[in-house]
Amino acid sequence: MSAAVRAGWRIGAAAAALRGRAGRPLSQATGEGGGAEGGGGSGSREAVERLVREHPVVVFMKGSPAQPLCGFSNAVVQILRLHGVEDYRAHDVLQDPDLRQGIKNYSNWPTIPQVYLNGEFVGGCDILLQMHQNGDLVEELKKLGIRSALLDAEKDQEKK
Ligand SMILES: N[C@@H](CCC(=O)N[C@@H](CS)C(=O)NCC(=O)O)C(=O)O
Ligand code: FES
Repeated sequence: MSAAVRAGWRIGAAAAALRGRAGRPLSQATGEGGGAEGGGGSGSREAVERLVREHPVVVFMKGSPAQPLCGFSNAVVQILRLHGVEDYRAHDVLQDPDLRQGIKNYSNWPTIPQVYLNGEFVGGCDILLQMHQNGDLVEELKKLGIRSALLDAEKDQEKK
């Protein structure tokens, strides 16, 4: 196990705190969220909840994994790629203004990208980068039954 992964164990509590920061959704109280609420539209709490539960890894971003249209969204795609995570659900908020607002209401987080693991909001690109650096991402992926490709890369290094 690498130092980074070991460190991840120690800093596990930090990631939990970061996740805690996401809190619960703003709830139905955000009724007037720029037309993104109510009526079962794509930005409604119910619609967003369905989306985040649709796949173990769900990303709300600008553009697509094949063609990110913002550096922050691109960073998330690249970090996931480093870990060999290519199988995830991505939603392009530039295609859907209601979803763009609705996801912010849902997570109580003001920016895109947003990453959800097992239906739980994890963070944006800064948090994902931090979790990548401190080993927490490897651990969180493990909980989803996903083995990070970085662990195998590490093993190859050890053999050399
Ligand atoms: N520090 C943020 C960077 C993301 C960010 O600042 N996103 C901005 C510019 S792409 C945003 O979503 N603004 C609101 C919007 O475009 O709806 C993170 O960690 O994810
Ligand atoms: S679209 Fe301008 S910073 Fe993301």
